[in-house]
Amino acid sequence: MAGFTPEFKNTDLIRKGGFVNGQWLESAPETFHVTDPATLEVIATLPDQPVSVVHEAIDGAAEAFRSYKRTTPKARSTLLRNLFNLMMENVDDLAKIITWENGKAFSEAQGEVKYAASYFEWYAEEAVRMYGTTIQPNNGSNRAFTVRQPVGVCGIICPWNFPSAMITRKAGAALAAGCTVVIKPDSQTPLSALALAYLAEKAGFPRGAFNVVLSATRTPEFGLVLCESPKVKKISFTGSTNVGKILMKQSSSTMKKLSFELGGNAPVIVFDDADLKQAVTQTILSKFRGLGQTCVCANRIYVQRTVIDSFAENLAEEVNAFVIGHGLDPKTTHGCLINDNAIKKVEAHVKDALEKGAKTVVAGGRLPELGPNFYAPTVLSHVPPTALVNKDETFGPFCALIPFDTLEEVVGYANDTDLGLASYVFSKNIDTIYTVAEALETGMVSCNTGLFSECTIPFGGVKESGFGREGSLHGIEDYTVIKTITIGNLPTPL
Ligand SMILES: NC(=O)c1ccc[n+]([C@@H]2O[C@H](COP(=O)([O-])OP(=O)(O)OC[C@H]3O[C@@H](n4cnc5c(N)ncnc54)[C@H](O)[C@@H]3O)[C@@H](O)[C@H]2O)c1
Ligand SMILES: O=CCCC(=O)O
Repeated sequence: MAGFTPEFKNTDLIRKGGFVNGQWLESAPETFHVTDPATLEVIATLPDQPVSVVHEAIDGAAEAFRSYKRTTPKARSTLLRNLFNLMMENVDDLAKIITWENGKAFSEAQGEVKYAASYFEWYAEEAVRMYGTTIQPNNGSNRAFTVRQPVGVCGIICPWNFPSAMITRKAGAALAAGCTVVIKPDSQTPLSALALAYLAEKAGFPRGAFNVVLSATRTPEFGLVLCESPKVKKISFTGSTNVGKILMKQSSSTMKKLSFELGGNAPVIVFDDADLKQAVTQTILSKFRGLGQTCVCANRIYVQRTVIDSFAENLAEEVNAFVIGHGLDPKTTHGCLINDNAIKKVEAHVKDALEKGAKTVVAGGRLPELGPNFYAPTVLSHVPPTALVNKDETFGPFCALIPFDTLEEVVGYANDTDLGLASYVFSKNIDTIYTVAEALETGMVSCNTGLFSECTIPFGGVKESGFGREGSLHGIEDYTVIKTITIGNLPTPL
């Protein structure tokens, strides 16, 4: 496919180096390429920084923390508000960067920028609401109260699927609480992180408060340094459960506070009393957000046997209307996948389901005429509950429809996994909705809608999908520690 080269209004957003202790570090003995996944054209060459740079960033962040933690909540709120405003002034440029490095359609990328910015706005408002408690201890001559204090320097490790939003919902909470941050973006999508660092500098964050370090070849070493450094007090990670387990082990030597947003395997449950058209449209929104590369994407779609064929037919009609193409092409509704491994995983799940007796509804498959990472969605129906997709997150455009008969049976299927991030239920019967929502072992249950993510709600999982909550009134808590102050031996009350 011919490349689409974006034109930027604000070319300063395109950075050429990491951002460490207030300095843009553009040179390093080694470099790595960032490519447009739609064309494999090189779009940037960045320094593949040595591990010493992570130490520099941590030192800078630790030094900045000494004064930043003493800023007033109001002052931090103003900085976050500035950053929100700057993101909103640059929505289209930031969205072009996301599309260019990640491949998602431009309209989706615009949505991501607004979603990402909303976390800075939200935390500008939450920064001033870090309340403590007052306590009357059992000892009558003591009084106690608690204050929330920032935990310290935070190491933030992010994936490529939301190059901007996965950073902002961590960094927003951290900076609101009074922490400083060292961010390691995925090397496939570092440009969005660097644009955020540029805007954070413009917003007025002090030197050392916001750092971005870069590497394509030394990611595990960067992770190890962040996890083992005694100066880093918290690791916040979004990514796979496997990497989460490595980081958790590595962090044990320093007893770090951790927040982990890990893999999902979201079930969708459609009962026969659902508004079927609504259920189809909303399932599609969930399944094909980021072309299936979202941790809360529908992975297994359980449809009551009585309606599975009409559900499949309606779904096929909507899926066949997708326009797959380069994300920067205005006609495109859905872009490409991040890389060939992502496609191979889709193919493996499709092959397995077909071998186990699934029926083809939309064949889908690779679209080599568009580029190496393009894949048209596959929809299979009557997928057996034994198929791989039931157990393993596809993270791509394979829509697996699995029949069920009873509520008890489907809740059993839904919970038969080590993961527990999001789930979806469609029914017009409030008893059904409530019973199933309570029984599902996931951190988030979305009823009669396929899109629920926003800054106002607590986002996070249970089981091996991780722990900690991002966004909402709870998000900031993860970046603070509670200190109890007791005043003792007070005189007898008057
Ligand atoms: N729960 C959530 O909020 C959420 C959000 C997005 C993605 N995810 C999950 O992430 C996975 C897809 O993303 P991915 O393939 O990029 O995940 P991944 O775990 O391979 O990578 C995530 C990040 O960790 C880095 N990384 C990899 N190995 C590392 C190591 N040893 N030390 C330190 N950093 C390391 C990567 O470079 C990347 O930046 C899926 O499982 C998806 O469900 C979860
Ligand atoms: O991929 C994970 C994050 C998706 C979301 O925030 O809705």
